[in-house]
Amino acid sequence: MRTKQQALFIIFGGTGDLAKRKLYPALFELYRKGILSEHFAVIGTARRPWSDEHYQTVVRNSVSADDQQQVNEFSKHFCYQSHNVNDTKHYVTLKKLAERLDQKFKIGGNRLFYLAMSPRFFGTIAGHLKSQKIVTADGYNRMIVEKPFGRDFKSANELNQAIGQYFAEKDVFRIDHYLGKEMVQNIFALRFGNNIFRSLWNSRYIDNIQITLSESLGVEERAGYYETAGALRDMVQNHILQIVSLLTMNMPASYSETDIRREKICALKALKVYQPQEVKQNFVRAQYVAANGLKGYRQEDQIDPQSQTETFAAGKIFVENENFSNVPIYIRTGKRLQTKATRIDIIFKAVPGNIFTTQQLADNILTIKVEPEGEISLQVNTKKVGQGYQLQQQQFNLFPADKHQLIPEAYEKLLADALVGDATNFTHWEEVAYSWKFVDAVRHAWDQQKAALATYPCGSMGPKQADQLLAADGRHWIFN
Ligand SMILES: NC(=O)C1=CN([C@@H]2O[C@H](COP(=O)(O)OP(=O)(O)OC[C@H]3O[C@@H](n4cnc5c(N)ncnc54)[C@H](OP(=O)(O)O)[C@@H]3O)[C@@H](O)[C@H]2O)C=CC1
Ligand SMILES: O=C1O[C@H](COP(=O)(O)O)[C@@H](O)[C@H](O)[C@H]1O
Repeated sequence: MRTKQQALFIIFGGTGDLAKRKLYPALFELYRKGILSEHFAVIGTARRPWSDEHYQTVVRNSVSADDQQQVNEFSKHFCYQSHNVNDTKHYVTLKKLAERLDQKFKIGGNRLFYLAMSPRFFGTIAGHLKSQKIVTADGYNRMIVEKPFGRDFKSANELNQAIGQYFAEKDVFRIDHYLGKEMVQNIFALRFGNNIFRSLWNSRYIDNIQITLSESLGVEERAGYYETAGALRDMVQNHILQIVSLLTMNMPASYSETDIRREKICALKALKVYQPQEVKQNFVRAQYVAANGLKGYRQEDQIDPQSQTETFAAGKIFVENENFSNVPIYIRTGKRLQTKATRIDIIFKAVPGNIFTTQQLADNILTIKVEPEGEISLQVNTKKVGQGYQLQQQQFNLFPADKHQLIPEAYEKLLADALVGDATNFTHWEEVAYSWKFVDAVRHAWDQQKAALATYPCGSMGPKQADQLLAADGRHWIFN
């Protein structure tokens, strides 16, 4: 259990969807657990003219708890400032409010600036925080920034430089909420805490890896953003490539931020960057069309009826490092698919030579289910009980030991990490940079070739082209 923390959070985008759905509930959990207690406060900022009372009601409504008294106490730590991030005058009042709350709650100068709004504002906010001296001299000053971090390498680099003028890399916490998910964090324990997996974790024993991030929801309220992003930028550049880095990085010298980041950067640097012709062979893009009573993407609110934005992307990628250079990693993600599921399947190579000549050996598959329920299982062949010698496939559940264990939300864990200055589960600039370089090559080829946009019906598992990607290699998706 972590110790009590003292901090003033200043949330830019305090009236937004992310703040209400994720940040306030996460802060409440930290309060409930005593990590935040008397010495913390939150200033929510956005343009709309809310009062403190109204803001506190919004905060209370966004958390669910049995103990209403505790929720009321929690909400008293929240104040609101109507603030346009482009208006220098507003930072003057923000500074005064921050100082007042710092004294009232005896916070000691620690500040966490959470940028939960469009990245185009990040540079101007960072500059004003410095020039208006909202950063303190007597505590830490950390900036947490949301995705998307740019829309290609060039814009991400510009953004990084804009922030970097005012905040050192060690104080910039780039959120990828998948890194806060319990089962994604479990990859480390599996790989580096068990010699049986550690020693098999290479191209000699692993045949292929499959990563699926499927969503049943459509574009929802985010048309403006999604039309300019698409599945490749929205999910592959960040969440999927982060998972790839955790699966393929070399063993770090220690479980520490510096050593882990170093190895993750190396893995992402080793991604095979495709030539345009290779993109055509190895990537599929598609868009959902009406089916099962659901609208197609082009019929959704605020979406261009001719939109070419992909809501699904699948690909075969390679990490060209010592252990993985020949292991295909199949990835796919999409909206309006059959089900919400995030899972990783590691398929091991067949036993060389089958002594059970009349029976086929099933593949050994290690499956990590990240969502909806965290689970790790291993598929093995065992003997059927009884006379003769018949084989059967069996699933061994390695996790969870306790089905009722409460798993903390990703944002709760990441905020707790940021409070203690632990950036292990945040992305370093170089990770972002190498990921964009890989994604830019795919995007560039798609744009150059006016790549075909396949379609898939809502409620399916994606276009047939994504199945063909594996079929061409004599494989199939384990998760269907
Ligand atoms: N929502 C989600 O599930 C996820 C969101 N993200 C990222 O988090 C960030 C926020 O997303 P989300 O909450 O959904 O977005 P919203 O559009 O819901 O919120 C944007 C916020 O920015 C404020 N805002 C806009 N312009 C200004 C301005 N000039 N000055 C001050 N405040 C302003 C808005 O309030 P007002 O209009 O009152 O000014 C609002 O609070 C984005 O970068 C998004 O990509 C990342 C992962 C998931
Ligand atoms: O970052 C994003 O993630 C969500 C999916 O997150 P999850 O935790 O629910 O799996 C996705 O819907 C959104 O488009 C994307 O921006």
